[in-house]
Amino acid sequence: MTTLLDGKAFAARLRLRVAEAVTELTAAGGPVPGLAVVLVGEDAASQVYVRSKGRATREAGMASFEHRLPVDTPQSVLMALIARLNVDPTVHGILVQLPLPEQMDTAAVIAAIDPAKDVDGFHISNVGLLATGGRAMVPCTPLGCLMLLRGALGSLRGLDAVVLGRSNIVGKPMAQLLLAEDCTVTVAHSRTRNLADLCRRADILVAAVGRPGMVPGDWIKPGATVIDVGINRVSDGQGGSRLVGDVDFDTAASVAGAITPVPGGVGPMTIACLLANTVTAAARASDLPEPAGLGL
Ligand SMILES: Nc1nc2c(c(=O)[nH]1)N[C@@H](CN(C=O)c1ccc(C(=O)N[C@@H](CCC(=O)O)C(=O)O)cc1)CN2
Ligand SMILES: [Mg+2]
Repeated sequence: MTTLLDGKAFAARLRLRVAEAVTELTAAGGPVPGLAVVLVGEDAASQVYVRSKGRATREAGMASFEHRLPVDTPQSVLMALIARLNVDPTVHGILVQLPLPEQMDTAAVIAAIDPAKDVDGFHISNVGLLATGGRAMVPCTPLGCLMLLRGALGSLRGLDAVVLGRSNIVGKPMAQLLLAEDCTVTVAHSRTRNLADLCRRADILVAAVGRPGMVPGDWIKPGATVIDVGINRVSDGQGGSRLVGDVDFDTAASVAGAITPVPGGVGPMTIACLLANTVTAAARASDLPEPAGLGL
């Protein structure tokens, strides 16, 4: 029997916990957590994500600040906005929606965010803290994947994990998180040899390559836990489109012990973890204890 890892339901529970934590924090004399989301340009998917983030933030009882800038905004204007948000005491989390337009130097923009407000966990200070076991802001998508894995498996100790993909946003931080759980971690990518054989040895397979249906069922060890981070829009063959993951769900579901669907798997966890990170950032900013149940 394969277990479907229902990220949508898990995320709904986490969002309830976030709302409770907001109440606890304010009752303890802390601030109402505030999240500023910056969107540059009009990418259709990014607009949907930014709207969802704003709605979810408000539903959790937090303050949402949305900043929309035109696609041709000079980088200096974005930097000036970030500088203002960095010193705004009502803003505890800052998120710049990615991808940014071409004229922007993404690394420089991320580096301009105060690491304490970097609720995406992309700033090199947080990357370094995560790698060295410090008190990092943990990137939302890998954090959500880890929560789903812990929910499915309990302890991950000693398990063989393969992370497919080496992005700064998902693959690399995912590998760090799994290492910290005492997994034996392999990071595979487009140049990896014998990918199928490698994947077949994995007790945990995290696919984050952005290639629709790339992982077929016969790459999966029977009983393995499969986390599909891919969100790929493909033609539905009838003039419309549908979302699929990096894993070929139909063939994988009969082999895996547990698997996330797309949609409704990792995606909703990303936004729930963003809310959780924002509460954590607000608690840290006011030197109050971090509410339990929001992070690692
Ligand atoms: N600054 C950031 N930019 C981006 C991030 C990020 O974490 N920080 N991640 C992605 C996009 N993303 C959030 O920003 C995101 C993607 C997908 C989902 C989600 O819930 N997906 C649904 C399906 C939604 C649909 O129908 O299109 C699902 O998988 O069920 C949430 C957030 C890139 N940019
Ligand atoms: Mg690659």
